[in-house]
Amino acid sequence: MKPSTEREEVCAVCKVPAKQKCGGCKSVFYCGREHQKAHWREHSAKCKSYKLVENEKLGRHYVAIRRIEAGEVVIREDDALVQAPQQETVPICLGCYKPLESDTAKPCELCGWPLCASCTSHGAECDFTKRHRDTKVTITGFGIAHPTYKCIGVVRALALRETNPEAYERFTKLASGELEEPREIARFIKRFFNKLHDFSEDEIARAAGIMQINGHEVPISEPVLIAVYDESSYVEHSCRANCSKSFTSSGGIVIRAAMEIEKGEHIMICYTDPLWGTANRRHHLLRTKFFECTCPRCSDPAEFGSMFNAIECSKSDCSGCMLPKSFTVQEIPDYRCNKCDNSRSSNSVDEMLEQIGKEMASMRKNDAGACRSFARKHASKLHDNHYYMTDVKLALAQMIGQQTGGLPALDNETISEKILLCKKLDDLLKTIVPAENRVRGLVLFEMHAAVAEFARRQDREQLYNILQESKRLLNEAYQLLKYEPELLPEGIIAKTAKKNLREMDMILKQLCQNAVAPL
Ligand SMILES: C[S@@+](CC[C@H](N)C(=O)[O-])C[C@H]1O[C@@H](n2cnc3c(N)ncnc32)[C@H](O)[C@@H]1O
Repeated sequence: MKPSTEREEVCAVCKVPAKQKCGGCKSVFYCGREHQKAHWREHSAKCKSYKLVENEKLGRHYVAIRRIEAGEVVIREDDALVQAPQQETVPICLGCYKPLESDTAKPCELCGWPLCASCTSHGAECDFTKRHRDTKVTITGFGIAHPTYKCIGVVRALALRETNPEAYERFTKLASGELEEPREIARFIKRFFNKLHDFSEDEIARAAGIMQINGHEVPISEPVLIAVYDESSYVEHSCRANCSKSFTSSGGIVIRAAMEIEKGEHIMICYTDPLWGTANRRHHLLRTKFFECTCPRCSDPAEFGSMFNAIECSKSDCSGCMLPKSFTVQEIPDYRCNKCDNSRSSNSVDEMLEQIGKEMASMRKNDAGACRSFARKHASKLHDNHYYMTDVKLALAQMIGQQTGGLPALDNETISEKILLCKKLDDLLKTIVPAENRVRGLVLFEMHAAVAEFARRQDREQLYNILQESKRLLNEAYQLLKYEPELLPEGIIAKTAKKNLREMDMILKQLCQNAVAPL
C-alpha cells in the first residue's frame, strides 16, 4: 500500500489522476486550469476552509478543514440578512440613518416614519406598517432615545418571510433563546402593529432573540447599525479569538484569520469588548448572548501571565500582586497575593475597582496630564497591565504628540515615554488579544511616528537604522489596518500609513545614496 502522502487524486471533472489542488478548500483536485475553471460554478458554494460541526457546549460552530494562513479571508458576506438601527436610538431617517431634528424630519407619505429631506424611501417597515397598522406612525420628541425604533430590526426580519423567503429560512435557522428583552419587544410589536395577525407573539420573540444573539454592531455609520449575517453567525466566541472581523463600507462582513489556524482548530471571533476585565466580559456575554464564557483566557485568571486583572498586594512592604483562583465560578473567591499570605475579599476589590472606574469615567477627555496623574495615583493599587491602566495608557499613547507643534515640539523624554508606552501595549495586546488588528494597528502607527521623530534627533549613522525600525512598525500597522473601510478612522490611518511608507522608502533611499557618495 502507498503511504497516504503519495495518495493519487483524480480530477473532479474528468477523473484522470491530478495533482493541482483547489487553492480555497485544498480538497478538490484538477488535471489543469481548464477543468478547474469549468468546475467553479458547481464547486464555489462548497469551497470552504472550514466545516460546520455541533456539540453540546458550543452548539453549531466551525472547525478548520485545512491549515488556514494568517491574513486569509475565512468568511466574506457582502450582504447582511437583516440590517437595522440599534434598538436604542434617537429618531433617525430610516433611509440613510442620519439623526433627525424636528425641523429636518418629514413623515414618509406612505407610512408616517420620519425621513430626512433627501430620502424618499426606506426599509421593509414601510410596507409592514401600511399593512399591519390602522394609522400612520407619528414620531415626536427628537434628539432623545425613542422607544418605538426598537421594533425596526425585528420588523425587517419578519418582512423577509414575504419579500425573500429563502433569506427568512436562513434567518430562522439561527440561534435564539427564551429571553426577557425579546419577549418585551414582541409584546410591543403586537400592540404597535394592531392588525398584525399572521405572526404569533412567540414567533416575533424568537426573531427578536435571533437579532440579539447574532447581531453585530456595524460601525459604518454614526450611530452604528446592527446587522445579522448568515454564515458568520455560526462562528463561536473566544476572548482570545484567532480571527478578526471587519466590515466593508457597504455593510458586508469579512472574517480573516489573524494567525495561522491549524486543521482541526476552531474558528473564533470575539463577541465582546476584549479589553474589558474578565468579570465584565463574562457578565456581558451572559447578559447579551446567554452563555458562560470558559475560553482559555477567562479560565486563566492571570490571562497568560499578563496580569490584566491583577491588583497590587495591599501590604505596603510586599511587591506581589493579587488575583482570585478563578473567575469562572458563581462566586469569585478571595484575591490572594502571589508573594505573601495576604488575601482580600472579592467584594472589597470590586468596591475599590468601582471607585476607580468612576474616577476614570469622569476624567477630562484628551488630557495627557490627567492620564499620567491617574496612572501615578493608582500604581500602588493596580498592576501595570490592569485593564484600567491599559485603557488609560492606550489613550495617553495616542494623545502624546497631538498638541500644537506635534511630536517635534516634545522633549526627548516625552518621545521615549510614548515609544515605551506603545511597546508595552503592543506586547500586552499580542499576548491577550492577538486578533485585535484595529487597536494593535493604531498602537503601532503611533509607535512608528515616535520612533521616526526619535531617529530625526540622532546622528546620521543611527538615523538610518532607527528609520528602518520605524518603517518596519509602519508596515506592520498598515498590514493590520489595510482592510478597514476608509470611512472609519482606522481606514484613514491605513491610507496615511500607505503614503508614509512610500515617503519613508524615498528618505531611506536618499540616506543610502548620500552615505556612499564620495566626499
Ligand atoms: C452567534 S451564535 C453562534 C452559533 C450557535 N452556536 C448556533 O448553534 O447557532 C452565539 C451562541 O453560540 C453559543 N456560543 C458561542 N460561543 C460560545 C462559547 N465560547 N461558549 C459557549 N457557548 C458559545 C452561545 O449559545 C451563543 O449564544
